[in-house]
Amino acid sequence: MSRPSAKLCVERFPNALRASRIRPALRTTRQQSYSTERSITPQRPHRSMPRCASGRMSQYARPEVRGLATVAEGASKATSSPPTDGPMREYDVRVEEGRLRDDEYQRGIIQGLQDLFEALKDYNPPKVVHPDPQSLDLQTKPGFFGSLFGGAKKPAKSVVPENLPKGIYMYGDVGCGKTMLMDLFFDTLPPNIKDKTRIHFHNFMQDVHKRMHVVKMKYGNDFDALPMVAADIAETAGVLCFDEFQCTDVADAMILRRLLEILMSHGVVLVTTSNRHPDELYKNGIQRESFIPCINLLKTDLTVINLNSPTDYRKIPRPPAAVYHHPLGEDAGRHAQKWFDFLGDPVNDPPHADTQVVWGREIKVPRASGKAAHFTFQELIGSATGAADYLELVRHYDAFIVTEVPGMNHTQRDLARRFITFIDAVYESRAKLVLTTEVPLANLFISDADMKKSLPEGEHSDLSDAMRNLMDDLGMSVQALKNTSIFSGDEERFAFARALSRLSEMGSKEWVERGLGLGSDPQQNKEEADAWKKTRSHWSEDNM
Ligand SMILES: Nc1ncnc2c1ncn2[C@@H]1O[C@H](COP(=O)(O)OP(=O)(O)OP(=O)(O)O)[C@@H](O)[C@H]1O
Repeated sequence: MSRPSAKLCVERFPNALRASRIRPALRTTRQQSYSTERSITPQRPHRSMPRCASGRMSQYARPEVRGLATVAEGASKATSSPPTDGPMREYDVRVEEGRLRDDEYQRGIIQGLQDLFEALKDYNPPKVVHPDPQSLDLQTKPGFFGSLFGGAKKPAKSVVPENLPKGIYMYGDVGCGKTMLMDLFFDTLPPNIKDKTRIHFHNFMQDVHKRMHVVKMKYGNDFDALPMVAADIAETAGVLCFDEFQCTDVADAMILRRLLEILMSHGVVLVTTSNRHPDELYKNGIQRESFIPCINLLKTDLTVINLNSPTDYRKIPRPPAAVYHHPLGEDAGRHAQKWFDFLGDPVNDPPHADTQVVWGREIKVPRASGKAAHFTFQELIGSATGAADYLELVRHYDAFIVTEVPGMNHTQRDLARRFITFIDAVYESRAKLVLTTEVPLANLFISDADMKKSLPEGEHSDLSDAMRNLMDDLGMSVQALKNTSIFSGDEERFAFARALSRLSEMGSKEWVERGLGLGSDPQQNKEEADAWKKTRSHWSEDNM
């Protein structure tokens, strides 16, 4: 087998670069508490809530587009967790062990999280009082927008208890470590916090809407379902951590303020990450003015902290693992084949066509071998595939070789969106990705011409130099993406920027080698392989 090992088996990288092991480490830790994990609404299971093999209800088990960040999610009941010293001590330990870089900006946030940890040590969430269904019948049917933001018969205002520790809303640019910090906080919560949930915000909102639907099916459309749903959630989440808080549609906007307010009125402490300041949420959204109270609530009832770290950790220079190749041509073909041989199992499982099934629909896998799948871009992204298909694929395969990826501009937005959804699925599942691309990665989602347009006046003349640098520097490309007008909205721009950032991380030696047993220390190889496999199987289980 022609393994590209010469490129991979270079020396182990210095301490800080081992940081991408942080996520598996976190998940392994959290996995220990999964045995006691339970749904955020255990009382009333319903059919739309799939169950995992273990029998526990999985609110993370849905195939969603941006809801793919489900890997590190958990809801747990800390029955006998050992005492912890909180996130600051844990951060110090990880820095000392070389698993994290010491980052003064992150320390600022950690201090805020540590203060909250101290406040939580003496905090016991009150017993949740469930509303009486009779009091929630709105009787008179409100108009559409009336119902969105309050209803004809105004529901009573929820009161946030005075002793509720103030939660945290942290925001900052992509890849600067927000999720890592929140996970650190989540993993070190004091043991008196018996119930805690960490969930991607998108998944959470989908779950809320589903629950509202179920309640309305039972009590009728005029029924004010939110207080019931919120009480159910509060019942099992004294601390609720959201990753990637955002508001992109009116259905969320219409219920968010009340939902958060009711949760807090039940004593739920909220901690959230986001790419933007509350004032920037739901920009240009329908009825945005009605969303302002939600923004005000976030600003007044949570401590808003900006992680203005200039570092995108996904882009820290790492030895190139050469998983990406451009331009297309014979070399690209050889590159793809070499990786397919390496990541697949050609001896025991020669390449063959395979089929996976999602929701009764077949997904054709033109070439599969062992745990590797090999597609052309057209085969994978060209047809009307979506998040559900990609989730199914990443559950079955550990590695993807995607060839002939074209450069995409604003006329191929749909393709670009689908490809980003696929990248998200691969990233979240910690699978491996090999690409052959028509253009350098930096130009995947933005052509030279668009780049030129997005560069400030005066820099056009030496564009070729700039372009050459940009090709080697995804960071510039991300900046350009943010400035360009070819993407229809901020959310989309962030998604594109994040995809580039993630591609950069997935191209690292660290990422590629994980779990492959290529290091010189067999014991460490085994531990790493076990941790990686655990992460992958845990991910699959949560996405069944
Ligand atoms: N101090 C650090 N040292 C080393 N690696 C780090 C550090 N902080 C974060 N990382 C790593 O950088 C990567 C990106 O971090 P993380 O996902 O937390 O960023 P983020 O701000 O949530 O990004 P996004 O907004 O795109 O979701 C992760 O692999 C994380 O483990």
